Amino acid sequence: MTRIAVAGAAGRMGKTLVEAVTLTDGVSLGAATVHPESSLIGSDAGEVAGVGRNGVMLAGSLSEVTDDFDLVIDFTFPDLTLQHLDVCRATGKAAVIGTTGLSEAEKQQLEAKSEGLNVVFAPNMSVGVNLLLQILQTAARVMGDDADVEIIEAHHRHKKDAPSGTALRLGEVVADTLGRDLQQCAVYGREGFTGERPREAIGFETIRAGDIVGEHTVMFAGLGERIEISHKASSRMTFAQGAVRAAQWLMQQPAGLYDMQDVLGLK
Ligand SMILES: NC(=O)C1=CN([C@@H]2O[C@H](COP(=O)(O)OP(=O)(O)OC[C@H]3O[C@@H](n4cnc5c(N)ncnc54)[C@H](OP(=O)(O)O)[C@@H]3O)[C@@H](O)[C@H]2O)C=CC1
Ligand SMILES: O=C(O)C1=N[C@H](C(=O)O)C[C@H](O)C1
Repeated sequence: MTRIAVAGAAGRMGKTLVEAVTLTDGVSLGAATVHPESSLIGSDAGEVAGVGRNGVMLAGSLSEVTDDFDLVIDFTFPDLTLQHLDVCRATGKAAVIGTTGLSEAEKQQLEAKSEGLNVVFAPNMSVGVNLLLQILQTAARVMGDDADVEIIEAHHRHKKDAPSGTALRLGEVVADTLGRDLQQCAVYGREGFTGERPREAIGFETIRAGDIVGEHTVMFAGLGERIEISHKASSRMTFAQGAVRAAQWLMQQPAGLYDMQDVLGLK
């Protein structure tokens, strides 16, 4: 039985993760954390998640509860995720990380801190988006440099980072397949007299509205035709179930930094 800690357990994903862990055989909720100043510290994690009492009291930090878990699932904030990796290093725990919005420097820190640990890090844990990443390579190869590539993403009004981590990963896959450097060719939104579109540009458009769970479309637009490949998440449970699946998979692997393509056997 793998004992899981859910970080940020009162957040949108945190509550869904507590529910997913509760519903999955072979794993149990060992610990759950909230903000150190949260009034919820000491409350029952199951009650807060709406799945009924489970006897796991919400803690104010991960380091307080290291006796109670084998692996942490972390969908929080970049700086907090990096701190949690230090806790994992010090205590030999595994981590499944879904946090997005990391800068390039933070991603490098994450890589360095993951060395010798069992870590899965992915901006989107749904099966559908990970399949989309595969389909995209074929689409980019076939459409080639003839098509203009635009990536459109839509999320709820509370999302703090933009473009989404998923949109950036989709852009990286297209750029890699077409031999481009995303840092050089990415265009983030347009306004004013922008001039003609550079042919190699990969454009990103961001929508933030209402309660949209997460939608991504990659458009390849040529002359006379275009294709649009979309994924729409209608429930956060798809991400949470992916994270729990990643946790179960990770406990059977040698140390390494993995992504969801590894978990799903798509590489
Ligand atoms: N990889 C994937 O498949 C997915 C990734 N995500 C990513 O997950 C992240 C979280 O998203 P979401 O759940 O919507 O965000 P939320 O803001 O709802 O959740 C984050 C939670 O972390 C809590 N928190 C803040 N500081 C601490 C602390 N020191 N210790 C413990 N908890 C703390 C916050 O509490 P408080 O509000 O009190 O500060 C909040 O409840 C984002 O980066 C998002 O992009 C989301 C969905 C899918
Ligand atoms: O913040 C969210 O909600 C989501 N974030 C992830 C991202 O930034 O790609 C994944 C998902 O689309 C939901």
